[in-house]
Amino acid sequence: MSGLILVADDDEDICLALDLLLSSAGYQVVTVQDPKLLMQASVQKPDLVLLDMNFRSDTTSGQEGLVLLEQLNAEHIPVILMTAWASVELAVQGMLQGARHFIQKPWHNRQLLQLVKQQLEHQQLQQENQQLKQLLLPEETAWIAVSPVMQQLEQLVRQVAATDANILILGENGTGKSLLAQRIHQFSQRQQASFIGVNMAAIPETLFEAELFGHEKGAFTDAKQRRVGRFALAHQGTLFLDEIGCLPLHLQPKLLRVLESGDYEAVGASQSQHSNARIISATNADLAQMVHKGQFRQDLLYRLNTLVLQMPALRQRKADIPALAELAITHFCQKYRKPLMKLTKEAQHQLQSYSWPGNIRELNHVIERAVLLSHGTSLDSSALVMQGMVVPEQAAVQSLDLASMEQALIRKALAQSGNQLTEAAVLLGITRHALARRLEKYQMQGV
Ligand SMILES: Nc1ncnc2c1ncn2[C@@H]1O[C@H](COP(=O)(O)OP(=O)(O)OP(=O)(O)O)[C@@H](O)[C@H]1O
Repeated sequence: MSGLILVADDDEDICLALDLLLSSAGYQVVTVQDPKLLMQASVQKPDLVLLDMNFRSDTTSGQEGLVLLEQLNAEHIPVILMTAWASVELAVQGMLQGARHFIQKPWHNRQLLQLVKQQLEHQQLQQENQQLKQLLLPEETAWIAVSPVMQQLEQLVRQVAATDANILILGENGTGKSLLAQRIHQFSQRQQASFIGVNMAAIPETLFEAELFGHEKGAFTDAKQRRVGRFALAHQGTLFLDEIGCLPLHLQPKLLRVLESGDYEAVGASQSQHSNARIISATNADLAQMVHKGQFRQDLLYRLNTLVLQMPALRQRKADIPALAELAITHFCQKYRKPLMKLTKEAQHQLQSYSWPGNIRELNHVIERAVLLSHGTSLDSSALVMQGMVVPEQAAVQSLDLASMEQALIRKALAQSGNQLTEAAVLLGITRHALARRLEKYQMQGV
């Protein structure tokens, strides 16, 4: 086992002895005899510090070792305290303040080497654990914001994230409201605490209180165990109330109370709890209109909409479409183990000409289907099937012009039959003769 060990003791002989012992065991050793130099030496980020409890420049301040310990703790540098028999109490205090261990002077070489080895191994395990945890965390979701309207929103998000104000996100379905809420949390000072999401449309009315506030064991028939509510889980963090417009009117006062005071009671509990969760809510409903119709409480709306962010529809941010499509292509090619595909120019144009009523969610579905249907490495427009998209024969239907519709249907039948009049007539449900008459009328010669 190797590592850099910093020995801090004002006794020169002790420094020398430890230097010899630890170096011969393969460690790199730095010694300091002056407390003022300890923190300077610690910038080398030692793996361990052996700190003398009585390491002090004057004889009156017995607490100097503890002060240095605190500074090393703040730098996340592990410390083993060294103490004489007389100051074991002080060493115990040091352990309580975060020292990893202590050794008594005079020490046994074998024991000291064993302890150093253990501490360094422990340190390494902790680091590996941390790395593994990071691997297990969901990858950060990519956030595409190239268009001018999204660039503006980005700026606003960074400003409002830092405040603790409640935020209401408005926007059509599938525009990315949930993702935006997570992004605000990531940029906020609460990023280390939890982001807890709850979809108001998905909670049955009878379970609303239990879900948000928790319940005690036995509070109602199905309450077999005590349950922690979302407000408690989001304490110090962010609570995202999605589809807030779906919260029934009679339940709104309960939410209003916790938003006003932070206080609430779990179902079946006699004591109040407090949550300081920051509230981000989202909806595609017109809440002002709902207030007008008496479906949503005005006072609750005021609590929720301290700041309002408008998520643009995809058709208002067409410049983002190619990047969003590419992101989805990469995702689905990986998911379905297909070679990475590239959009043809024509396909890209087609995606940008469509109005996307289902926004990014619809775009992702269209790309998923296209990836499944395509072979090779290019994804062309024929694989893109958008609902409600105006294909030539539908154009006729949309124009409500009977003659153009008839021509479009004849063209389709001729194409499908390979210009075989009898077969095309069967497809159209008319006689061959009737078809021939229409071809003449419209001066059509086949396709
Ligand atoms: N800026 C973005 N960059 C990349 N992907 C995005 C972006 N915004 C949204 N998405 C993706 O679009 C999909 C829909 O996003 P999200 O669920 O956040 O929308 P929503 O507005 O909350 O939808 P709903 O109103 O239905 O709850 C998700 O797959 C999300 O990952």
